[in-house]
Order: sequence, then C-alpha cells, then structure tokens
Amino acid sequence: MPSKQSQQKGCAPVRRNMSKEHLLQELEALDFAPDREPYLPPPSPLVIVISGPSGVGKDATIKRMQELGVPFHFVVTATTRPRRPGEVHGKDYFFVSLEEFAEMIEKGELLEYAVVYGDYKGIPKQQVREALASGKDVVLRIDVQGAATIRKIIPNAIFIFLTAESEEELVLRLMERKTEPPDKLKLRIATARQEMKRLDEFDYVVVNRDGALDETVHRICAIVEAEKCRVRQRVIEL
Ligand SMILES: Nc1nc2c(ncn2[C@@H]2O[C@H](COP(=O)(O)OP(=O)(O)O)[C@@H](O)[C@H]2O)c(=O)[nH]1
Ligand SMILES: Nc1ncnc2c1ncn2[C@@H]1O[C@H](COP(=O)(O)OP(=O)(O)O)[C@@H](O)[C@H]1O
Repeated sequence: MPSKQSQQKGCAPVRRNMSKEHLLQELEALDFAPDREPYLPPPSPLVIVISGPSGVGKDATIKRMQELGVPFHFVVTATTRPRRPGEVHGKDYFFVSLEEFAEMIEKGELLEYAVVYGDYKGIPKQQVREALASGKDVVLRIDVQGAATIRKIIPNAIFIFLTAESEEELVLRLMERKTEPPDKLKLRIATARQEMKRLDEFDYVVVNRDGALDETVHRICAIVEAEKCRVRQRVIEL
C-alpha cells in the first residue's frame, strides 16, 4: 500500500531504501542471480500512412510534426508536378521530369506510383527500406488510391485518414492556399467527394479542426504510441 506521503503526491515513484548493488549482493547470498535480459525486444518500426483529400492539411500536419521534432522519417516522394513557390526539391518532393519518372518505374525504384490530379507521384522504395532498417517509424503522405496500393504491399502498415470538419472548410482551405486555378480546384473538390466515400478502407480517422493543428499532431502521435504497445506487433516485411 503506498505511504500516506506518496498518496499525497499522487503516484510518486516509491524510493528504494537500499541500493541496487546491495540488493543484488543479498540475492547472490541466496544463490539466486536473476536474468538481466529485457523481457521484451524494442517495438518494431512502423509504416504510418497519412492520407486524405487535397486540402485537409496533410502537408501542414507533417510540417508541424517536423517543427515539433517528432522522430519519424517523413518519406520524400517523387513527382512530375511543377514545383510550387516555396517548395524545395528533396524536401517537399523530388521534382523530376516525365522521362526521369519513367526511368524510376523502369528500374523498379518505386514502391508505389500513381497519377494524382494529372501528375505522376511515386514512393522511392530504397528510402523506405533504409529508414526502417535504421529503426525509424516511417510516414507516407500519399493519396487515397496510393493508400489502397500500400495496403496490398504492406498490410501491416497503419492507415490514418485525415479530414477537415466539413466540405466547406476543405474548400475554404484550398481557396485560401491559392495553389490551384479554379478549374483544377473543381477537380480536387470532385475527387475529395469520392475520396471521402473510401474512409472505411482506413484504420483511423483524424479530424484536422480549424486552427487546431497541434491537436491533430497529438492525435496522430497518440495513435502511433498505442500501436507500439500492441502485444502482436505490426512487423513490416519489405
Ligand atoms: N499515390 C501517391 N500519392 C502521393 C505521393 N506523393 C504525394 N502524394 C499525394 O498526392 C496528392 C497531391 O499532392 P500535391 O500535388 O502536393 O497536392 P496537395 O495534396 O493539394 O498538396 C496528395 O494527396 C499527396 O499526399 C506518392 O508517392 N504516391
Ligand atoms: N488545422 C488547420 N486549420 C486551419 N488551416 C489549416 C489547418 N491545417 C491546414 N490548414 C491550411 O489548409 C491549407 C491546406 O493544407 P495542406 O497541408 O496544404 O493540405 P494537403 O497537404 O492535405 O493538401 C493550407 O493553406 C494550410 O495552411
């Protein structure tokens, strides 16, 4: 039963009266040497897919996680889409030509690729493999069709669907972002309507509420923490 004092502190750690060495000497005298091997191996590195319609806040969420020093490897994917103002090659995307992209496909360098809003996008396989081998959890920020492909290739990945509170909020964000001309905006909104119908292909859904980006980051980290406590670990074979 914790002492009155520790009860007052809540769950303060109960301090040992004797040093660990002293206790182990006593145990030795009893001719008993406990096994020092850890009971459990460290949790397996995870593949975390963050997907959802254009404009829900995938990029903003990942940028915020990076600012907060969340220790995931955020995969930089390849695209033939022209670079937007402020985007950096090798950071936001590997911006490549159509020929270069075709060569990546030819050489089998892509784990997955798709045409997304008229541009090619693809996941460099080696980058994912190296990140996992280094023991890091890997985040894939891909569209809904890409998530479906990854679910076939890496069934043990964790699939998180990010959404805005409403279609109106989504459209306002896309308009405010000013990255698409009106005709392309319409395509993204029409695509978003279809993508919202595929929510049940995912394991988790996180609503990225207006002005609550840190709450979104916290929720995603909480999902990953819980997944690391699974008895049956999601071991990734790639
Ligand atoms: N399938 C797939 N989708 C990707 C890949 N890289 C990025 N995407 C997704 O492509 C979609 C369009 O990305 P982008 O052109 O940056 O537009 P945004 O989503 O409006 O910022 C987004 O949902 C990205 O998550 C990839 O390698 N594969
Ligand atoms: N929680 C939020 N509250 C308000 N605006 C947001 C939030 N998350 C993202 N945004 C804004 O919405 C727009 C779309 O976000 P972005 O990360 O580009 O979406 P996606 O990568 O999913 O296309 C951006 O201008 C971004 O700054």
